[in-house]
Amino acid sequence: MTSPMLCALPKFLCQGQCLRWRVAVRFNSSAKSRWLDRQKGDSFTREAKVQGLRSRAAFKLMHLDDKYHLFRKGSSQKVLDLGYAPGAWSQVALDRTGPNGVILGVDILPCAPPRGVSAIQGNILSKKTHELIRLFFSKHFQLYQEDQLHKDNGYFQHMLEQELEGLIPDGSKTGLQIDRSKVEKTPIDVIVSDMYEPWPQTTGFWNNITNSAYDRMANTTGVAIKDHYMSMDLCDAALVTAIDLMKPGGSFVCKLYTGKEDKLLESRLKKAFENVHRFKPSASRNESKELYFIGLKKKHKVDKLKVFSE
Ligand SMILES: C[S@@+](CC[C@H](N)C(=O)[O-])C[C@H]1O[C@@H](n2cnc3c(N)ncnc32)[C@H](O)[C@@H]1O
Repeated sequence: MTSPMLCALPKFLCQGQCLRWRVAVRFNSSAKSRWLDRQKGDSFTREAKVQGLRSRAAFKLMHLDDKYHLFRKGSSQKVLDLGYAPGAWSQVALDRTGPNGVILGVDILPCAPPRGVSAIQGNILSKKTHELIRLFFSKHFQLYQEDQLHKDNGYFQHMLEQELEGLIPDGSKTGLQIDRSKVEKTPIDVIVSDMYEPWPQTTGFWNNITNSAYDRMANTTGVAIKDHYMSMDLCDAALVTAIDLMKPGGSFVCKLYTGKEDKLLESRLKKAFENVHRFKPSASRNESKELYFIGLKKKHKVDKLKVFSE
């Protein structure tokens, strides 16, 4: 492990900006070692290892599915896993819809998805990400392949969000040949969102970029009110995705750190789904404020403005 002694400057001069100091601080943090100790003694963590699952979070989705029957084995359900990295929920979705299910993970951090799962690195708050999800499920392009769309447009990476809005209908701006009538507006059957803090990257990964996503993310702070409001934003983003991209009748799960606005989220969900439930799976630690909201049977006509106006 890098030692603070390697830094040429005293800490008060480099003001903690020096990478070496930051490395030392990150890896020596007592919070991290507490996290590692807790993981070692945890039966779900051990079981996840035995079953080849990427994290203990898998058991939370299993419990949710056992209770609310989100997935149908052998169906061709299209499942969107928001905040999929490192990929345990996607593994469960794949297993429980297999062999015909189609699973797409979206995460703001780069991460190789589990075998059989496709993935997009993107921010769910961006319209570009929504459009890519829609195109993927409409089979308009294959991720990871050298398709024409990618060659010509780099998956829209160079475009502004406003440009994207005008892009799809006629393709005139860029010459994109997308037949809008073949793009399903609401292709998805199930959306699950476990979005919040990135998983602690302990092995096989070295994040050595100046503008580190990890530092900019909504990491759990331990300050309940902050975690609550930040997770509320991500739940709203997941709900907007469900309203815009999910089939009527579809199912939805999102994680919230509980607090003052639980009821507000619940009332929004009730405007979009026939049945709404709260559930804390047994794999969710007692001391954690996390709670899952489940929306079943998406309503036929959902007016986004009405959902978000009180
Ligand atoms: C707790 S982890 C998810 C664990 C995952 N369910 C599993 O089973 O492996 C939360 C993830 O949400 C992602 N995330 C947070 N904000 C996001 C955003 N705005 N768009 C996409 N992903 C986001 C983080 O990068 C992180 O990987």
